[in-house]
Amino acid sequence: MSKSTKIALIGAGNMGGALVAGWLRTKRSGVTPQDLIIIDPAPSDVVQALIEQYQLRHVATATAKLLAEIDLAVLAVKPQALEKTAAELAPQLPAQCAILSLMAGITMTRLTTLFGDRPVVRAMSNTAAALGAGISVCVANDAGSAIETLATRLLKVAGPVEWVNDERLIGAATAVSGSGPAYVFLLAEALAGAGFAEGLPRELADKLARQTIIGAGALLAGSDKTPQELRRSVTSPGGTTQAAIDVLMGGGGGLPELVRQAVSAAERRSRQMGAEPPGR
Ligand SMILES: NC(=O)C1=CN([C@@H]2O[C@H](COP(=O)(O)OP(=O)(O)OC[C@H]3O[C@@H](n4cnc5c(N)ncnc54)[C@H](OP(=O)(O)O)[C@@H]3O)[C@@H](O)[C@H]2O)C=CC1
Ligand SMILES: O=C(O)[C@@H]1CCC=N1
Repeated sequence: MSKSTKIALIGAGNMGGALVAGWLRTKRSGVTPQDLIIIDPAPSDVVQALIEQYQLRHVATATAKLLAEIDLAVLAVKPQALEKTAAELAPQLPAQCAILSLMAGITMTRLTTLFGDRPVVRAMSNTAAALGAGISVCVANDAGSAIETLATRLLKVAGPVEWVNDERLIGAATAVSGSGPAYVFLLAEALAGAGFAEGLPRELADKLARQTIIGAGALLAGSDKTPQELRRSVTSPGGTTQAAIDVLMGGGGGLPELVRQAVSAAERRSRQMGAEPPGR
């Protein structure tokens, strides 16, 4: 496909909005405002602002006339909205139109059942995509290999892009990096709460927790050391960190075991979502 690929974004919320913002911000995405159609009855505030800033075409529901020129439909609705979205969209999508699905759990088989045999790429990103600090893991069906270069270019604005051959790994990636930011935000909440419980003023506890996670992220980003090495560099023998780590690593496997179980639950849920009948 050429640089002037016409793209319809179906669902302009957190995830769709993060990608569109990146496309319009970054020239190397190859996406111009004229290439884009936003399809969503109620786009997020971020996308609404982009629609106004770039004079993007926007409709609540797709029409056959509008979709006739589309080369790529980017699916970014919630899995629960998929059946309704497919009923509106599938009969009108041109035969040559490819699909890039950002949806968790929804398998290639389900996508081709709903939308017909066509090139499909499934990608799992995360909301840090909005800052170009996400990461995407992708898989293509046989026909989808024709749009791998295009998908990589579009997703690269969101952060690194990895490809796998085994679709089942998308569920594992969803559980690690798709949902992962929420685990880190929970840690920030818990750290702030613990600081408050130790007597810090609420605002200072929140600030310390937030900046600590930002700083730790910056160290991960800027260092060649492994997370384990970085942790050890904070942990003086017999010191305060060691006392805390003993608690976090203790009792029944501690935090690593809890994270293992959490990621396993997310992966399992992703498989259930793929198997669920419409509307669940
Ligand atoms: N949020 C995240 O961290 C991540 C999300 N994902 C995946 O991205 C997808 C979207 O998630 P997220 O962005 O959080 O969801 P949002 O609810 O923020 O965005 C979805 C948007 O789609 C709109 N919508 C619903 N039905 C239709 C329709 N028939 N046609 C067009 N638009 C429609 C919604 O409108 P309304 O609100 O009015 O229903 C909403 O604006 C999901 O499938 C999720 O699995 C993947 C990785 C990370
Ligand atoms: O919670 C979810 O289902 C989506 C997929 C990954 C992050 N959010």
